[in-house]
Amino acid sequence: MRFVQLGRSDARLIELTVRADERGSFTRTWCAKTFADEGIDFQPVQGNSSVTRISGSVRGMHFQRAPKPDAKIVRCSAGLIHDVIVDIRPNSPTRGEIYACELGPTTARMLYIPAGFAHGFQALTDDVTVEYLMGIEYVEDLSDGFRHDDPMIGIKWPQPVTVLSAKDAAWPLLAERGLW
Ligand SMILES: Cc1cn([C@H]2C[C@H](O)[C@@H](COP(=O)(O)OP(=O)(O)O[C@H]3O[C@H](C)C(=O)[C@H](O)[C@H]3O)O2)c(=O)[nH]c1=O
Repeated sequence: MRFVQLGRSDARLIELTVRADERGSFTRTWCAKTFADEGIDFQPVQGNSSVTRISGSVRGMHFQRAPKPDAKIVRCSAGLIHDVIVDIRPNSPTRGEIYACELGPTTARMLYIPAGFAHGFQALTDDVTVEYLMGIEYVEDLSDGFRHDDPMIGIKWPQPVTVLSAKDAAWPLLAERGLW
């Protein structure tokens, strides 16, 4: 694994080592020691998998509120996604910064998202599978988010948005919530 800093932030793009042979390939996607050696305090407590069928669909933007903000490692194991994270931590030097990258099995990379970032992605192909390792348990009452097209943040999505959950369409604007 090779860690690449995203801008000035503590978020990391992780380039994976793919060991190919005549059968196919083998890739390590988690290693406690490698993360500890990188100075990242992350211990997975839950794993999630989501399937998104239609290209252009967007999931997000989501975060879990204090006192249980969720750090996560995200990997796209089928299809291709445009992954977006936004630093929404009140006192962060990179507050408001947006980092985006394409993730998919052909890119051989995954994303470490520190606690306090919002996360979302757009499917760039049909039949996308995204796998997550979560650094804290899911607490529905702390689950929160903002609109993928909130003008306060200004995320640029590569494709027209096709499918959005009712929940994601209904997030109030950040300006209305005094969250920004
Ligand atoms: C996140 C989560 C959800 N759920 C349940 C709650 C709902 O009944 C169902 C679907 O949840 P939701 O519509 O929030 O799923 P996504 O829109 O894919 O949300 C995820 O997408 C964005 C991109 C993320 O970064 C988060 O991992 C997560 O918020 O799974 C659980 O049981 N455990 C969980 O950890």
